[in-house]
This record gives sequence, C-alpha cells and structure tokens, in this order.
Amino acid sequence: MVLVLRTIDWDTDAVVIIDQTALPGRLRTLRLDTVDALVEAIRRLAVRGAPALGAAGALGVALTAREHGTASAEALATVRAEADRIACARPTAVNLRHGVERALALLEHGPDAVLADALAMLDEDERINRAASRHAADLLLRRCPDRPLRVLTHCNTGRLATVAWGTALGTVRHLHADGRLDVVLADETRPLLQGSRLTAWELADEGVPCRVLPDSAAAAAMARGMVDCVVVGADRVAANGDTANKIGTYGLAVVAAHHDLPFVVVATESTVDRSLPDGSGIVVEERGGEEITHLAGIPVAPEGTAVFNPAFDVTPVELVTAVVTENGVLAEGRPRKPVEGTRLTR
Ligand SMILES: CSC[C@H]1O[C@H](OP(=O)(O)O)[C@H](O)[C@@H]1O
Repeated sequence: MVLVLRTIDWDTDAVVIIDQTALPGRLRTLRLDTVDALVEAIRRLAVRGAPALGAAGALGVALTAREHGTASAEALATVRAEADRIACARPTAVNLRHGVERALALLEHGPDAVLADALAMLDEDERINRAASRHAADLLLRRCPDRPLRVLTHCNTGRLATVAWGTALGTVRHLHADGRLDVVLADETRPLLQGSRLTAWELADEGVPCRVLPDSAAAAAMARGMVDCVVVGADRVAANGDTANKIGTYGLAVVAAHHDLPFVVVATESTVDRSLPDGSGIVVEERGGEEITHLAGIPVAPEGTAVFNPAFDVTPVELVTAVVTENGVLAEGRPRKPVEGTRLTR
C-alpha cells in the first residue's frame, strides 16, 4: 500500500511535492524553498495537473511573501515580480495564474494570511474534486445504466494532478466504489507518459482494473466496442465549454463522436476561464523537441530532427457530451444521436 501523501503540501517555509518525474519507479518528495526551485519543478512537470498547479501558484506566493515580507512598496514589488515568474511557468492551465492571483489579492493582509488561504485551498481542492467527479459519475450512470463501465482515460487526472482524489480519474474512483466500473483503458499519453507512469500507478495502488494502451490504439478500441465512455480532464475551459486538455484529447473526441460514445470533461470551476468566449484564445504550450526525439535519454530520432510538440489541444464543445464541474453540468455540446436505421447507437 502506497503511503497516501498529498501531491503538494506545505512544510516549514517550503512547498513539498511528490516528484512525479520519478514515478512509477520511486515515490519521493521534493522540498522547494525558493521560487527558482518551484518554477523549475513546474516546468519539468515534477508537479503538474491544473488543480495541483493552482495550489503551487498560491503556495509559491506564500513562499516569496514570507521571504521578502509585504511591509514596504519595495518588498511588494519584489513579491509581485516573483509571483509573475510562477504564473508564467506554464501558460495553458489557467489554475496556475488563478492560484497566484488569489494569493496576491491577500498581500495587504500580510504573509501569514496569504499562507493560511493557500492552505485552505489545499483542503478545499479534494472536496471540489469529489463533487465534480460525483456529478460526472452520476451523468455516466444515467447514460449507461445497464452494466459496469469500460472507461477510456487520457493523461493523468487523478490525485497526482490535483491535491487529492482527482477529476476525471476521480470519476473512475466513484464508479469503482459504486461497483459500476469494469475496467479503465488508460492512454499511455506520449510524450511524457502520464497515463502509463501515473494513472496506472494510482489505479494499481487501489486495485482498480486498468489496461494501458498506446494513444494510437484508442480509436481501434472504440471501433472494437471495448469502450463505453471517454472521460478526460481539462487545463482551461472557455466560457462556451471549448476545452484545452492534453494533446490527443481532440482526436479522442472526434472518434468518440463518430462512435456515439459519451465524451465527458471533468474540471473544476477554477479551470474555467470566463474571460475567453471560446477556445480560439487559449494559449497552447509548446514544449521542447527532446521530449519527442528522446525516450528516457535515449535518442529515438536522428539528431537534429525537427518536431511539433504542443502539450495540449483544444476540443470544441460541439464534440463534448458535457463539461462537468463541482457545480454540475457547465456545458453540453453533443446530444445523443437517435437510432438511425440499422446503425446501432449506445
Ligand atoms: C486534472 S487536470 C489534469 C490535466 O493536466 C494534464 O496536463 P499536464 O500533465 O501537462 O499538467 C492533462 O492535460 C490533464 O488532463
């Protein structure tokens, strides 16, 4: 049984994280007591996942506020500059900037107030995730009432992507506890393999049935009738429900629509960016080519190979059955197709 640690926490003037780059082989924590160390951990995905990044943003501001104080204009300017470095560490998950801005709003009340609110954010994250994933599980049980579900997932959306419990993978946890989960089909999720390294690790620890598949096999799995629904997370949801999520999500949505399978996005309200009317304004992070040309440090492409490595894509709401948050269904985009002639629909 794995010791259940929070993905991210606070301990005596340092942010403490599970180092997700070491999983599944080694469960180790990192103490991050400088903004430089926190920014570097965010950029190399030692800590990752939208809600976990929101917590990292808030705790990062607490860290710099305690280092520099908030009693002078000069100190406040330094804290705000350090906070902006944290907010800019990764551009797509809106939670990171939301967490930073929530903490900055409390600077006038002093460093202790900033930290107290960040710690409260940690506590409320699990409640929010459990609520959002419960709504999603109930929606799926209404859509697929007749048997335990075979759920296809993408990337990692469990407790490692949040402070605890998870969003899309939290939905799987609810279904499993309800006795309504058959198996999780977890996309390995290249290039950083969050599915095979992290999702499979989380599920193995809890005895949840899981099969890992290449991302390129997901369409065939749906075509072969191996999948009842697709459940994914989100990094930024526009006001109309368009959703930015791990690269490959858009393709899953297209294939799920083709096979008339429920495609559900599970997010938190802190992931919704209502300043964006639709997904066209979402900035998609482009990452380094070495993630494509190397695997565990071993070249898998000729030296100097050009690459295209967007970390996310944007799924239009028209392809989404429902975007679900802790408040319920935020947006619905794809009604169930009627039975057409001899074509079976689920
Ligand atoms: C519950 S948010 C998880 C979300 O974040 C992941 O991206 P990354 O691993 O790059 O932080 C992925 O898009 C997941 O769906």
